[in-house]
Amino acid sequence: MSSLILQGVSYHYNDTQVLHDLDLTVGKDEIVCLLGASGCGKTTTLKAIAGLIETSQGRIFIDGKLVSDESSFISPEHRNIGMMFQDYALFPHLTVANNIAFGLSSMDKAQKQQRVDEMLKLVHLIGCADRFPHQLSGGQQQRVAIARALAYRPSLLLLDEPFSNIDTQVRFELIADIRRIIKTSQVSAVFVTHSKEEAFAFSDTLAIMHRGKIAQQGSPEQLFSMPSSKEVAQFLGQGIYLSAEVLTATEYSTPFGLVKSYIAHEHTAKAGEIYVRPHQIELVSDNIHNEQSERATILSSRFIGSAYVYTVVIAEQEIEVAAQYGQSFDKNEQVIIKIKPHTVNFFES
Ligand SMILES: Nc1ncnc2c1ncn2[C@@H]1O[C@H](COP(=O)(O)OP(=O)(O)OP(=O)(O)O)[C@@H](O)[C@H]1O
Repeated sequence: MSSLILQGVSYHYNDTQVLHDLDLTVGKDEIVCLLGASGCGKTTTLKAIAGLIETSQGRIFIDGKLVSDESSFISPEHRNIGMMFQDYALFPHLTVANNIAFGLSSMDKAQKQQRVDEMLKLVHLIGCADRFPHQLSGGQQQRVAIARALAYRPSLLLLDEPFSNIDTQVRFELIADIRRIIKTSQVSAVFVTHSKEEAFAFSDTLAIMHRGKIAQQGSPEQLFSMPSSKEVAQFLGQGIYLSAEVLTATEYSTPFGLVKSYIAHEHTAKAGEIYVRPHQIELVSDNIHNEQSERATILSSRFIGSAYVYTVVIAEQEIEVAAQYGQSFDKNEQVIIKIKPHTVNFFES
């Protein structure tokens, strides 16, 4: 059974529609990341799930129970949800132990103590029970926040940019640790970020949001190899678009030569664009081949230890491409572009 289902959810802030007929499913014990550009509606989606706003349309189910539709609304405290929001800080005047115990009012003292001890062990903060939040590092505070959110055994955890205030140096260690904590706790989670790196490190599946809708949901590999729209491709990759003519189910003609796809596609249109990522591009010196293809221009270079990475202008778009070992190009040099065979993403125009 799915832990969370959103069906056709819409929401307006005054006159502005922010969520548009949004569908989302989160499986049992799954961590789904809502990823998308600033303002696309990620936080609003979390608020709708939490019951912090009442949606104007659609249905929300948590653990099979209807919590919101046009005629019914279950309040946040009865949705069995744990929250870890960016601005949902710890209580500064309470110790770590009392912060964690905050939501456990239905338990007696001994039960509370036992649960707090379990949570402190889980988040590796044994020995910090009597400290106050200001006596902890940012990462430790977030561990307490997750311990507090999980202490009363919610069926769903909502996390809104929980790592954005953490130093980059320790951020990915913390992400790995909080992922371990969530997996150990067997809870489903919806995580909001606008960082692709965080999303890949933290979640099982990604749901790419665009203008108040889920554009596509799937594993990072699925979304990378088969983006369903230009928005998804563009959001995930640092690629460029090349105009392309369909020659066969696996071959495309571009201004930079023939491009072959590993996978055959059925095309309804003859013309469109292919989305090409840096690792699919090879730079070739103009002196070696004298091909009848358009040239690209080397804009700048930087050395990364093993090779040079060149910023190249291809079809009026800038892209960073790593050269092969031993290759070097000059600034403003015209180079030939070879597109290596790959699983082509073709979008009709
Ligand atoms: N209380 C509000 N009143 C009016 N408009 C709002 C309110 N809160 C958010 N919005 C607008 O709704 C849209 C979606 O906001 P939301 O915070 O859900 O986006 P987001 O994807 O989480 O953005 P970010 O990544 O910047 O946090 C934005 O255009 C925002 O300006």
